[in-house]
Order: sequence, then structure tokens, then C-alpha cells
Amino acid sequence: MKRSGPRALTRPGKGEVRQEAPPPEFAAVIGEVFSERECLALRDLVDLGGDGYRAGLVGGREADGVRRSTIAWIPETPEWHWVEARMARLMAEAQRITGLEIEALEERLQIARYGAEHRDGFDWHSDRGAGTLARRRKLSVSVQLSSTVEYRGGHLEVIGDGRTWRAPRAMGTAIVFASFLTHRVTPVTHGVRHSLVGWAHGNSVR
Ligand SMILES: O=C(O)CCC(=O)C(=O)O
Ligand SMILES: [Fe+2]
Repeated sequence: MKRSGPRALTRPGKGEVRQEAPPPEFAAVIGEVFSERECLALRDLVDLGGDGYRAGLVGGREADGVRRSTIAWIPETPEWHWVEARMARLMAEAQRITGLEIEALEERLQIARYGAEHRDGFDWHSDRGAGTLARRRKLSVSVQLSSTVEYRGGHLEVIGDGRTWRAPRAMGTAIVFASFLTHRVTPVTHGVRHSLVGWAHGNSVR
């Protein structure tokens, strides 16, 4: 895992080189968490996954307008334990960076697929909610599972420090942020974006 410097150079396309803005307080970028091969294997779960991975959703899609994506759950079988182990390590690092105390990962991990065919995305929201688990969410993580050339739109944006921060897109990069921060995924306009999403939990605010 590589923690990227605050002013890493990226090439967003069309020959333009842009200085990436540093993440706001309570957010961090951790690079190279998953290899390309691992990202592709995770993507297959939602691309090839049967209805068994689509519990609770109508046709694999959520009905409300806030979230438009197809999701799959990481199976809780031994062959997928490496994903949870990697995410636990990542969350431990995120805890050190953000100073937010976490106790455990209490929810299953998800793979999300955002396709241009429905302009999939996820409007502004916070991951903390009133539910038993949702109110214990402390850290949210999104791992970019698609390469930058595979889609347009689909930007993960987080509001913090009084500004809107746009997350880096390199495949295998993790973006970690406090679950109370408002964030969104802008509509995908071309191609498909995949992400691995998870949460770490702990005592309310401490
Ligand atoms: O797909 C992402 O990068 C983030 C999704 C998200 O915000 C969520 O599932 O709560
Ligand atoms: Fe979210």
C-alpha cells in the first residue's frame, strides 16, 4: 500500500497535467491497495454474479433516485477472505491517518457497478444514518476498480474543509473518509465504473 503525497501529479487526459488537490481533513488516499488482477476479479462478482449476490434489490438495482447502481456482495466464503483482510489493514491505516477510532468491520463489503446506460451515480449523501449499523459507521472506503480510460463522469467527490474534493481515479487506489462527510458519485456518461465499498464501525463520535 502506498500513501500518495499530497501533491501527486496525475494526467487526467487530453494532454493536460493537473496537480491533484490534497484530500480534506478526515479523508485520505491510499494507493495500490489492490492489483489490477485483483480489481478485475472483484469486478466479475457484479458483472457475472447471479441473483444470489443481489439480495434486497429489485433486479439488482436500488429503486430510489439517490443511488443508481448495480451491486454485489463479497461472498463470505474462504476464497474471498483476502478481500476482508486487505480492507481491515486498510482501515487500520485509515484510523491512524484520520485519528478516528474504529472497533470492527461490521457490514459486508460491496462491489458497485455504475453504467452509462442509466447514467448511474449516487447523489450527495452521508453514510451515517439512523439504523443500528449505520449509526456506528465511522470510516467509509471506496476502492477504484476501473481504470481511468474505461469511463467518463463517475467522479467520487467529498465535501470537507469548506470545499468539494475530487478523488483520484487510478485502479486499485483506496479513498477513505469519515462516514459523516457528505459525498457523491457524479453520473457516469461513458463506459462503466466499478468500486469496492466498505465501512468500519465504532462508538458514535470519538
Ligand atoms: O462508489 C463509490 O465510490 C461510493 C459509493 C457510496 O458512496 C456508497 O456506497 O455509500
Ligand atoms: Fe456513500
